[in-house]
Amino acid sequence: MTQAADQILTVAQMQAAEQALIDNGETVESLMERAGAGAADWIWRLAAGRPVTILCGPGNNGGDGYVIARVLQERGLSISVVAPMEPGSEAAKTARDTWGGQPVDTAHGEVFVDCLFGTGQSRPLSNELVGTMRTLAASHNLRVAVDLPSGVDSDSGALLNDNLPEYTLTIALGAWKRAHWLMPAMAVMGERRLFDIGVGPVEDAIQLARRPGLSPPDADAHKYSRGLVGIAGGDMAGAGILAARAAQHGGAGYVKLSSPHSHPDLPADLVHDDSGDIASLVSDERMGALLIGPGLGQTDTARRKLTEVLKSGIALVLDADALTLLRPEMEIAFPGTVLATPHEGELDRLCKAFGIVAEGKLAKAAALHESTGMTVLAKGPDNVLVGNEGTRFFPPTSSWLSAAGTGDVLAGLAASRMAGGRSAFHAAEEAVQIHAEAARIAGPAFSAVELVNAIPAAYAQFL
Ligand SMILES: NC(=O)C1=CN([C@@H]2O[C@H](COP(=O)(O)OP(=O)(O)OC[C@H]3O[C@@H](n4cnc5c(N)ncnc54)[C@H](OP(=O)(O)O)[C@@H]3O)[C@@H](O)[C@H]2O)[C@@H](O)CC1
Ligand SMILES: Nc1ncnc2c1ncn2[C@@H]1O[C@H](COP(=O)(O)OP(=O)(O)O)[C@@H](O)[C@H]1O
Ligand SMILES: [K+]
Repeated sequence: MTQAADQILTVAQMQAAEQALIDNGETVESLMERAGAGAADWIWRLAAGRPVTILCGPGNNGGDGYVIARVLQERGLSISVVAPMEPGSEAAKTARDTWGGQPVDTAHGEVFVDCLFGTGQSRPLSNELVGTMRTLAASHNLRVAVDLPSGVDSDSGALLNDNLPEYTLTIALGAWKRAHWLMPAMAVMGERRLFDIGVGPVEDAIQLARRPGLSPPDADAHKYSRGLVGIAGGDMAGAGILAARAAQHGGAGYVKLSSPHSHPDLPADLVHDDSGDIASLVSDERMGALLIGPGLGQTDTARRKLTEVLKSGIALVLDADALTLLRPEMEIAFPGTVLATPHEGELDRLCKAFGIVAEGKLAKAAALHESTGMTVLAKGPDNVLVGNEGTRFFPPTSSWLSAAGTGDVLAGLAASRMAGGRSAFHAAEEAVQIHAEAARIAGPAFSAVELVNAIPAAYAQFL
């Protein structure tokens, strides 16, 4: 069921949703009034009595700016409006006339409000407009983008200009847009808030991931009922151990690491099969999910292991080397129960191997899902999850995750959730958020081992 508050719309979907409201008796003016007043409330709180400068563009985003100017002025704030372009739309003209003030050439204040362009941004800004924005942004301590920062492409999250300002707060109007959750735009938005103007649920909209609701093991749980995870390791022991550790903390009752190496740091509570015999791992009927890739290597033996695992019919997480080795001719028994977790480079390699030509992370992940039937989690600073259940975006997480081994931790977590009975899609949805919470708890400059150690505390946040 689509949740209106969590839906993420394209410009076309947003326009259709606004049209549906208008067909139901609203007008562009009444929607603008509601949107502008809602944004003004947030800006009022942020400004706390300090002067506000509003940059208004020619379209309805500029119209929102004139509504904000009027509402805040009526509440007694000192407001300056900078308007390098005349209002073009009827609603924006009405909003400016109702405000009734005189724009100024430039202003210094405490809060800068960007109402230059929103979803109607159709091309890069002129150098002159970028200069105006930068000057205003630099002379105000707090910066608010209304709906979207100007210069951002709403559907792709691309920045259409260099040297755009960074914001303290971005207030999405009516619904989230894709750019609110996609890099590089996501990184300049600061805090994000959504103001509801009555937009209803839109069919097939991308959703923001739901906060996981985890539970403790059932009263009569035993180690197998909680889930048995197998990790098919290979040449590099460390990555497999990290993933196995994460799987132990991710809810599974039993984790078995199959790798032909012993390692001085092998935990005593991890079951280790040093024969590395893949046939015995996949023949274990209690196996709830199997992870292959971290530390696997790219040798012929690794390829043979992958081929066997793909045929096993066990729910799988494919990461790292397994993604590099995967080829269209390899038979996957049940692609619907397979989760692939590529980072950007692995996603590109997979697309090449599967003959996919697509632009951008979302299109690549969607095409890979379509072509293989696997659920695809395209990782990075922004995470995009595509599966039979739909598409999910995620809130930004700690940039300290950019450390070697954190992907192995995520893969182990996802396998653990799958062994516990989640679908590939929901396992990934939960794993990304447990991982993000562990990163928050681990604080700055953590290593992958410290991230693993923070998982139980992260898990507790969702109980
Ligand atoms: N519709 C509704 O019911 C509601 C909408 N709401 C608000 O409206 C916003 C969308 O409004 P919008 O569609 O008018 O687009 P907006 O972003 O203001 O810009 C369009 C104008 O900019 C121009 N332009 C574009 N790029 C340019 C460039 N680089 N350099 C120069 N010019 C450029 C473009 O010109 P054109 O491309 O036609 O030449 C056009 O004139 C939305 O984000 C939300 O804030 C809310 O009030 C709630 C109700
Ligand atoms: N700048 C960043 N901000 C937030 N998360 C990041 C960032 N860079 C990487 N990550 C996350 O860290 C993990 C890195 O995974 P991956 O690249 O596979 O690393 P490795 O193979 O070394 O384990 C992924 O979960 C990814 O989403
Ligand atoms: K804006």
